[in-house]
Amino acid sequence: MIGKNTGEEPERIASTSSMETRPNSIEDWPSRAWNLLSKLRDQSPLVQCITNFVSMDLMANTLLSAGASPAMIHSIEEIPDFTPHARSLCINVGTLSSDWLPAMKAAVVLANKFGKPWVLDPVAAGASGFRLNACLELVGMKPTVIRGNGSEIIALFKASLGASKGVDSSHESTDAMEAAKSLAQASGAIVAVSGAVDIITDGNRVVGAHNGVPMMQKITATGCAVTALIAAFVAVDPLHALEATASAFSIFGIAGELGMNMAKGPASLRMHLIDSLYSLDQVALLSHTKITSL
Ligand SMILES: Nc1ncnc2c1ncn2[C@@H]1O[C@H](COP(=O)(O)OP(=O)(O)OP(=O)(O)O)[C@@H](O)[C@H]1O
Ligand SMILES: Cc1ncsc1CCO
Ligand SMILES: [Mg+2]
Repeated sequence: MIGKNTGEEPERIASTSSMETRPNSIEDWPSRAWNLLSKLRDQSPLVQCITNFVSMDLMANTLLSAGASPAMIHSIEEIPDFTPHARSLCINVGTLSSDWLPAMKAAVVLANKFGKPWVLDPVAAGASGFRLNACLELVGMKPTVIRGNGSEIIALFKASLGASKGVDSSHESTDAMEAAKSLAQASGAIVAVSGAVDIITDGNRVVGAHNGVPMMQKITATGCAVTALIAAFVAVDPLHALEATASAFSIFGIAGELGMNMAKGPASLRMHLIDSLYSLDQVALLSHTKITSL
């Protein structure tokens, strides 16, 4: 059952509520991840997503199965009324066109004005000058988190068109480690690079999330979906964006691992990943979470 305390837990301090496990230290990642997921399920934060046409379905279903409330609202006319009510904002440039960019910026201005965290997914940042410039402008508007694949983070760091194939990465996440640290220092954002090991940095500290399965790369928009999940996690813990980001990655990866046990290929993994995220319980989460300092 969702959010239910279902079994044995590792050593912990007596908690303030029956749902809550309190981390013994900053390094008690499994307890931290469980607390955040429980909070997300309790609060069901409204997450506004201005995202690409490919990702809308998987992103909304990922947010719903995790316990958040997604709204794919992107019309510039609606942003003044709607954005102030969202708990966080997810901006994704995957199918960017010139008429969408003003809506993205207007939503970001309002998120910043009302102190809401927002997350940028710079899809294929190095694919064209228009896209790169748009991403760089958005980076300059102070995102809470930037989440991309290795090639995207390198393109942003170098501010140059890249040798990537398009939306897919031609780099390992670890190739982008130094770029991620520099980008975090320059932008003030938490920078997160997805891959076999997901890397999360504030420019000084670097953390790795080691969950997930390679087949997740064969489902379009899993990266977009985990970016939206990060937006939901920072909505419930905006003051600890690095920890929220690492927890979101790990939990999405665990859902992939559990889903893979039932899947026959990418299409059934997509379904089983969503189901596994929905039913993820404390025992499975605590035993599978793999987050380390790098
Ligand atoms: N080799 C791998 N092993 C385990 N998990 C992986 C691997 N590669 C990617 N993942 C996971 O798959 C998800 C998507 O990451 P990926 O780097 O493919 O994003 P992306 O390129 O932005 O995808 P998209 O643009 O299709 O949304 C992340 O949650 C990541 O942790
Ligand atoms: C395939 C694709 N093309 C533009 S956005 C997108 C979804 C994955 O990023
Ligand atoms: Mg992507």
